[in-house]
Amino acid sequence: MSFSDSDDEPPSLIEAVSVIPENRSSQLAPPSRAVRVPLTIICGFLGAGKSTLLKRILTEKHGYRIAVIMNEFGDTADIEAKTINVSSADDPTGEQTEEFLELANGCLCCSIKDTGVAAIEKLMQKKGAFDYILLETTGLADPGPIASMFWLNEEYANGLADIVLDGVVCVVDAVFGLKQMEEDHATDDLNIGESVRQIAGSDVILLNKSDLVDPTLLTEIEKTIKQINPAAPIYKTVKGEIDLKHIIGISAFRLPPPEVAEEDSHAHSEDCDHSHDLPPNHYELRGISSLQVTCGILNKSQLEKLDVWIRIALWENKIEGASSDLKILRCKGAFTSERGVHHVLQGVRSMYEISELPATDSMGVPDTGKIVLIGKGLDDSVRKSLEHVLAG
Ligand SMILES: Nc1nc2c(ncn2[C@@H]2O[C@H](COP(=O)(O)OP(=O)(O)OP(=O)(O)O)[C@@H](O)[C@H]2O)c(=O)[nH]1
Repeated sequence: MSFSDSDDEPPSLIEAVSVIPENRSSQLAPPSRAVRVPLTIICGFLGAGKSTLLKRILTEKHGYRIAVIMNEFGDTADIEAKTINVSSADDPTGEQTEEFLELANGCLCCSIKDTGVAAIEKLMQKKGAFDYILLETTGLADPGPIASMFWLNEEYANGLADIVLDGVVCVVDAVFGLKQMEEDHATDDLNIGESVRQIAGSDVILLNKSDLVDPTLLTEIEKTIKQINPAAPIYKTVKGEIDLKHIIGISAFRLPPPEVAEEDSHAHSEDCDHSHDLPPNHYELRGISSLQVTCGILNKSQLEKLDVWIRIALWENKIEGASSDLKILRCKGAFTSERGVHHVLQGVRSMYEISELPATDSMGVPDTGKIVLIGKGLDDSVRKSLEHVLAG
C-alpha cells in the first residue's frame, strides 16, 4: 500500500527549533504506556496546511514522544536532531536502514515514500521510544483505506497490530476549500472527489488559514463541511494552532461521536413535520451527503435488526427502495440497549463494529441514540428505512 504520490526527491530533514518556546505547550493527558501505540492520520487537500500543523507539533512542548511519519520534509536548517539507524533482520548489514530523527522535544521523525507499511513496521521496531504516531498522508490521499488498515488490525503481524487508530484529522484550506470541493475531479466511478472524501472520512476538521478569509466565506465553508460530515467538530485555525487535546488522544474509534452543534441542520426523527429533502448545492449534486437519525433505548430485536440493516447497507450497497448507488463512506453512532449498556457504532467503508462502551466511559453518555451516515445515495428512503428498523 502506498501513502505517497510518486516523488523522486530524496527526503530532507524537517526544520525544528532547538529551544521549544515556553508559551507553546499543550494540556494533554500524560502519555499512556499502553501496549498499543495510538495513531492519528492527518489528511487534507494539497497545500491546506498539514506540514505546518506537523511542524508546530514537532516544536511544541507537550511531553509526548511522538513519532511522525511524513512524506516530505522541509528545510534542514536549525534542526537539533540525533539520527537513529534501525536495521532489520532481513537487512543485517544495515544497508537499507531506515533513518529516524530525534527532535528537541522528544519527537521522532521518519520519512517514507512509497513504502508505507514497511516504514511503519520498521518504526514499530523502535516501540517504546515513542508514545504516539502521527501519519501525514499526501494531499490526494483518501483516508478511508488507510484508516481501515490501522483499525480492527489485531490480526496483523509485523508490528501493525501494536497500533491503535485514535482518529482521522482533516486540514481544510479556508481559502480554497470550497473551490477544491467543486473542482476536485473524482478518480473512480463513484464520482466522489478526494477533498470531499477526506472531509467525509474524518473525525475532526481543522479549518485552517482562517486568517486569510472574511467571516462570511468562513461561515459558508463551515456550513458545507457540516453538510458533508455533521459528526466532526470543526476548529478554525491559523497555521495549525490548536490545543492538541482536540486532535490527539480523542479515541474517536472507541468513544461515542461528540455532540456537534447543529445550526442549519438537525437530527431528524419520525416526529419531524417537514420535508427531509436536502438543500440543493454542488455536493448533493455529486451525491455526497449525510443523514442523522435519533433513536430511543433499543431492545434486543431492534439491535439485531439494526446490525442486519448496517451489514446490508455497507456490504451490499443497497437498501430496499433506496437509490441504486448507495455507498456509505463512514458511519458513526451511539445507542443504549434495554440492559442500560451504551453501544458505539463505527464504520469505515465496508468495515464496521458495534462495541459495548465500558461503564468507565459511559458517564454522561445520553440514553438518546444517534446514528450518522456519510456517503452517496443517502436519500429520504434510506432515512425512512433506518427509522423503521429503529422503531422496532
Ligand atoms: N496565512 C496562512 N498561511 C498558512 C496557514 N497554514 C499554512 N500556511 C501556508 O500555506 C502553505 C502550505 O502549507 P503546508 O503546511 O505546506 O501545506 P500542506 O497541506 O502540507 O501541503 P502539501 O504537502 O503540498 O499537500 C505554506 O506556505 C504555509 O506557510 C495559515 O493558517 N495561514
